[in-house]
Amino acid sequence: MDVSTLAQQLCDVSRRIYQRDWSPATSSNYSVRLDQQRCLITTSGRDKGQLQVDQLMQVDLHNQALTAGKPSAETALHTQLYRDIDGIGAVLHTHSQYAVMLSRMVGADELHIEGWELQKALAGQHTHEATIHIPIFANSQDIDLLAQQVSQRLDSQHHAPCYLIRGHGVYTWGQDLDECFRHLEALEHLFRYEFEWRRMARGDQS
Ligand SMILES: CSC[C@@H](O)[C@@H](O)C(=O)COP(=O)(O)O
Ligand SMILES: [Zn+2]
Repeated sequence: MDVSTLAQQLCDVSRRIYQRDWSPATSSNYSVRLDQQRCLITTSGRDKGQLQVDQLMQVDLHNQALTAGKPSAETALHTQLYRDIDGIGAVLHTHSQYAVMLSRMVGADELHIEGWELQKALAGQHTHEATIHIPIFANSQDIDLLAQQVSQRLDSQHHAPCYLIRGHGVYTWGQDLDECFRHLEALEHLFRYEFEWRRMARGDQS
């Protein structure tokens, strides 16, 4: 697919995500892989409800700008995933309310999800009986360090195609933009189920 078609698709997905209220107040960043060396990524500080193709730019997978613009402050979290995981074609990061709240509700450094049929919307999942392991990282303004931590942890264990950053949001990826959006949508629902379920289990009705 050519760059301009991919750029338009990314802007269309951005609007869908914004309309769901998962990317408020210029938060979030999105990218698609162009080839083994390059990706197309959102420039920093954009209103994701009105994203335009000229608000995207190309970077190489070592974070060097290839076209004009100020890349997302979290570019290194995208390029790390493209470098480390062959075959992924898109990365979406959002600040949805349930991702953010659940990440602070869980004290452990991993969220375990099981028993939900919608888990099967995640690539490679075939039964609600499986346990999905989702790493949770401490938030940091040192994005290079965070990218290193993600790389080490995703390398050492088999995980779902996503992770949470505590109090910050979710990163998810897929083989293409459609699969990545499906993951994001499923995760949003799974996070909501888990948040409400855990709150009810604690007897906290407030
Ligand atoms: C507006 S607060 C969110 C940002 O600090 C950041 O976490 C984010 O997701 C967007 O950063 P950006 O540089 O626009 O890609
Ligand atoms: Zn963010």
